[in-house]
Amino acid sequence: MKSDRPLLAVLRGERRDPPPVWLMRQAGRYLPEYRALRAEKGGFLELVHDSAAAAEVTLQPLRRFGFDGAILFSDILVIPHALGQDLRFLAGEGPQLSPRLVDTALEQLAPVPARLDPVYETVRLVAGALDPAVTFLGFAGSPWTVATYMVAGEGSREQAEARRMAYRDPQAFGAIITAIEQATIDYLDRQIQAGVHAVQLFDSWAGSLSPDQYETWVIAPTERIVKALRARHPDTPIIGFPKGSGGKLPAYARETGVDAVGLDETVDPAWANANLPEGLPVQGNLDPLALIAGGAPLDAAIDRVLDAFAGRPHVFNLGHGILLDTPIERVEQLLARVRKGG
Ligand SMILES: Cc1c2[nH]c(c1CCC(=O)O)Cc1[nH]c(c(CCC(=O)O)c1C)Cc1[nH]c(c(CCC(=O)O)c1C)Cc1[nH]c(c(C)c1CCC(=O)O)C2
Repeated sequence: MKSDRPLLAVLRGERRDPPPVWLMRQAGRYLPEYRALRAEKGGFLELVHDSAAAAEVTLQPLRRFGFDGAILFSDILVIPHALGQDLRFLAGEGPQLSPRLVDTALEQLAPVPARLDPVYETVRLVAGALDPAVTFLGFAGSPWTVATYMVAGEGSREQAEARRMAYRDPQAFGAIITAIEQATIDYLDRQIQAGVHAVQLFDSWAGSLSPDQYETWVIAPTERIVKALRARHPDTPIIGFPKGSGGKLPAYARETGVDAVGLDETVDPAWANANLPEGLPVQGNLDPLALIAGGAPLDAAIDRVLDAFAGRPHVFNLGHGILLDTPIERVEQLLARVRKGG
């Protein structure tokens, strides 16, 4: 049967006019209804672990805006948590993982895979409640990006600790990558079994690696994840989002085997269109700051993205997550512009 989900159809290689649209981090702090529920539950991780609340947060932006995609409400750092690190989100400070692998060996962690069970329950709840035209996206972080947090124990400048370990002790670092990779394959497999239609791999720090390190720690693990998932779920598209990859994007697209590539806002869409494999679906790549600015510059920036990708399957999105001070009206302006274009 032909899919009646436009976003899923585009990820499978069809072109749709206007393009389907969703926004990275579309569930979150810019929404008053999100902030209210988070306050009620006591914090971000509490929200993630309460499946009914996480399902509600997943659906909030759909009710308000009618996006074509719903993205599971969770975080990429639930994998380190399941691998045995303690995870805390301190208000205003960002995530903290302990012990950090810069000074503790991976073997000293005791994995707790049951920590992921609430996420699968969230997927089931959302899948049962979703409009039939909406595509449900699962996600995970890519091994490289997740490793940067596991090694440093927090977000770090230029991912220096992980990059240093990758040079000094590639064996130990490779073992961390392998552990994340295997947990990620199982995690995404189970999200798909629970009801997501497609998955996205967030590689937020892909841009910090030199070319040979990029091959080893971004392309190769992504390729192995894609192969393993495709063997189990040949019809479930995989979006790769290797933020900051710039000129390495064509190699990423060719070598990893992902079904679609997410582009960040620093990529010239005309260049991407000319240099990525013909017919490969792309996702992106409006500057989140243009969305905050609004007005005529926002319309012009949207049109530039739409025009550049008019000849290939395209999912309209931001180049990175929506910022927390984004006014609701700007999202409405974006949707009106994207949907009347095409
Ligand atoms: C690097 C990374 C993380 N998490 C994520 C990434 C990759 C994408 C990117 O680069 O943005 C991915 C992520 N995080 C979250 C989602 C949910 C789905 C979505 O709406 O896109 C997704 C897909 C929820 C979240 N994850 C987080 C929040 C904010 C928590 C809160 O409510 O205060 C949300 C809604 C917290 C988080 N989580 C992370 C950080 C560094 C932080 C703190 C900084 C910040 O708040 O932006 C790790």
